[in-house]
Amino acid sequence: MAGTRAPSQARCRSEVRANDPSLQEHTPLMKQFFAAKAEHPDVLLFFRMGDFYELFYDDARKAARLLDITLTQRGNSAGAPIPMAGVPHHASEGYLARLVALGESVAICEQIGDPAASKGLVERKVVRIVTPGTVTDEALLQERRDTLLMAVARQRNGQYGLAWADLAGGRFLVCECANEDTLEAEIARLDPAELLVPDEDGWPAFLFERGGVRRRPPWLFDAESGRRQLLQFFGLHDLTGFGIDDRPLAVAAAGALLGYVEETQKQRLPHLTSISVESGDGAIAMNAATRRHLELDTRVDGDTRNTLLGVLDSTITPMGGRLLRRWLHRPLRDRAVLDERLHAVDTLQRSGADADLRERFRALGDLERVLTRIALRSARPRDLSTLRDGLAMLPDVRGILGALDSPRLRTLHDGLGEHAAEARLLADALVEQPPVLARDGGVFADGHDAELAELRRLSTHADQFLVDLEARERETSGIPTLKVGYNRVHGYYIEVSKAHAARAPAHYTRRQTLTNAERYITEELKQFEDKVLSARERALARERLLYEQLLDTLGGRLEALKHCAGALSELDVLACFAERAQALDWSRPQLGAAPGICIERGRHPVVEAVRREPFEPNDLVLGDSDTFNERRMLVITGPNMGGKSTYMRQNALIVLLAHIGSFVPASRAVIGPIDRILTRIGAGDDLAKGQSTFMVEMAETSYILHHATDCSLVLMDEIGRGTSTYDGLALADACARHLAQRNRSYTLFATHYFELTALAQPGSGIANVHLDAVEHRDQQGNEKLVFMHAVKDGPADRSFGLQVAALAGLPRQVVRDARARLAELEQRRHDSPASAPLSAGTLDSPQQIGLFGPNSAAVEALAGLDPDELSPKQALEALYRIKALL
Ligand SMILES: Nc1ncnc2c1ncn2[C@@H]1O[C@H](COP(=O)(O)OP(=O)(O)OP(=O)(O)O)[C@@H](O)[C@H]1O
Repeated sequence: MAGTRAPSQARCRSEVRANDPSLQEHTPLMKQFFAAKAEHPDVLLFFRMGDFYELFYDDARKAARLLDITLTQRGNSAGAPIPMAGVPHHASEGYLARLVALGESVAICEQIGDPAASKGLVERKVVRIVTPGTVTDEALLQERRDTLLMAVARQRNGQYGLAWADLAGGRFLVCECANEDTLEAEIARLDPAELLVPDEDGWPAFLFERGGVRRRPPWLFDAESGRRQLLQFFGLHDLTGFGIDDRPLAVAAAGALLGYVEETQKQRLPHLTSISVESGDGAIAMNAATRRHLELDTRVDGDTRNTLLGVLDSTITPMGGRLLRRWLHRPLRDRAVLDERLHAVDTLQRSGADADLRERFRALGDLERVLTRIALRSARPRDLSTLRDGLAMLPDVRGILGALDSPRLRTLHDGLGEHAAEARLLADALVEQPPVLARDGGVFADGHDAELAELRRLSTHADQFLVDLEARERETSGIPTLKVGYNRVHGYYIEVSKAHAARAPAHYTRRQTLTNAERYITEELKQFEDKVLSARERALARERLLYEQLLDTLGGRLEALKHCAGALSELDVLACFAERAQALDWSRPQLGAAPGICIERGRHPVVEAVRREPFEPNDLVLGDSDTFNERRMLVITGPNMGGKSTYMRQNALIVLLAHIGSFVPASRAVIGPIDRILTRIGAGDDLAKGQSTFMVEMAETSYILHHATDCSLVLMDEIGRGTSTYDGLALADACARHLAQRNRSYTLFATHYFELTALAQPGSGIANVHLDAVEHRDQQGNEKLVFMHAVKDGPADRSFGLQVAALAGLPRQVVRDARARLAELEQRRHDSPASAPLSAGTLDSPQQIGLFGPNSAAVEALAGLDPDELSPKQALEALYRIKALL
């Protein structure tokens, strides 16, 4: 799309040149098209012609392909047929939605002049450009997901400034990223629909792996002009109030973003009233891999069902749903905020007020986006009735909150405001069920405006007036066949048959003579005609004016109404948390000041939700002090399918849920300060990136080793599996040691390398836990494997690899052969332990002699030394010798 520099236009122009270098030979209409296209070369041009938007040349070919519409030809211009495709104006929204979803942008070129009034060609102008990141129309947006436009500025020292806007929600934010890793994590978190970058070389590859990148001239990302642009946009003298004065990179990105918004929207954006700074320190950091592995809102296979958000989101309103998604992707570190949220959820749940609120919210709708459309003056009548119904419900919501004792709920109560005047205005103004479009009238209630009522009375009572007039004229003229009629050319008339024409009163003026009748007009009928014929148009015009006035009035209260919508969104999320806690039997976590994590009877929220059988709860204790058993790393062993991954992830999800202010699936959870959640789970080849499974595994591991701190929660699932056994084991061992001794993170380390269980030495901070399975024969004599799913102290003693393979349906013969081979390997190891080759099958026993066993040459050499006998030089030489043996 955009980022790839306009091949479409390049071809379109060359096509013109090939056909007619002078351009002068084109028809006037096509000249008009080329002029508009020249200004918008990078995007599809919807060129309004009557009831259609037409596309020409390469735009037509592309649209025909993307939208599956017919590619036709439109006469000739400059001696060649013009390829053309079109979409009906009234159905254009659906086509635009599809194009935008495909990452395309569309310039809308409208007829500006009145085709009836203009002589020759009607004037046309591009009125706005619809782009994936700037859409605000309801039909082009996803209900429960923010649509973000983002701009990135950078400095030579590797720092980045980020600005992003949610135009449909009226949010504008910035942050700065110290390095490329943070930039990648932020882009993964925010997932913008459109990303503006300076058109330069040297951008990290991950930027272009996602769609929606648009290159812009580098000079647009200048801090000083960005500053000027922001000052002008917000009508300010300095930016101190926004806290971005000393953040030139963020300002540069914000300026570039604003420039693009103004260029594409071509209108004022009064709903963007401020910029907020989001600081990285305020949130628990999660990189792109962690978000993917934890399947927060999308599964690794791209499915959005059976994810944490899927289980958690019972919000009623779309704006609540969007806020929850935002919270989930940005767990907070500020415990004061989290405690307030948890207290609010507790209060709602205990009092049962969550159900009352949720009942009210069913009538609420998407106030946040409605307010944006009011600000942009694109609100439809139903938007206004949504606002009316929402405001009408406020007293109830305030009443429910007023009775509750919770600091956050009190703040939200105050944030709601009353808005009684607006509520009354809308209740008086609108009919109960307004029409879809304002254009057709019928939006305003009868009692709202006297002039409108009179105009409506005129048009609706016209029929009766005519019936009365006819009767009256028949009587006074004595002509029984006289009738009153109407036609489009002559308007209203009194028709008298030829036979009675002589008796027509003198004040009748002849209008038209037919074969059998004469048609007349009278002064009274003429006046009526003037009044009635225009009454409908005037009523419509009056409604348009009233509509504009209503939007003006509401536009003036936008800030307070936005606050109200924000408070309602948050209440929706908190009530959702309360409902989920009740429905799923979750409990309130304690966010302690002491380092450590203690979870009792924790469950995996998604696995529990999808499993028919009961979920086996498990505990977790990690931390330095006695309370936490002085352990920072658990080496988790156990059979395939035993539940190792589930256990690791459930603990990460519980920690994450606690940090968005939700209750958690555990009977008790005490969680000390956490700065990051980092995961290395499973692996798939990233063929798109040209990376093998092992390369991805190592890249992710490397990220963790570089970033994990003693406040980080780290999940490592079967690291080293992607390479040969010795290499894998050696790497897994070294990483585990590094994490335990250097990073000192809270680490869950699942492995099939039993050698690693030897790491759990007293004082090492490392402990073993395992999951188990038991074999038994069922009544038919078939062997069965039952997974216990309970996490127990100590290392596992078997892996059950072959049994799990049999369960998975591996051909019996293969399983039999594998068993025979395993027996052979075990026999060989038994006969000659030191030389036994290390293989996956022989790694089953914790007692086996491994790579780091006591027989290693290095240990032997070490054992032969007497440190008291060595000079410092000899000691150093010995150290070099031993190191060479490793
Ligand atoms: N605590 C539990 N209670 C009930 N069922 C569980 C539990 N833990 C896991 N399971 C079930 O067992 C299945 C396998 O779990 P999981 O993938 O965590 O095993 P694993 O030990 O990581 O396996 P592998 O080593 O093959 O990757 C899960 O899909 C889930 O259905």
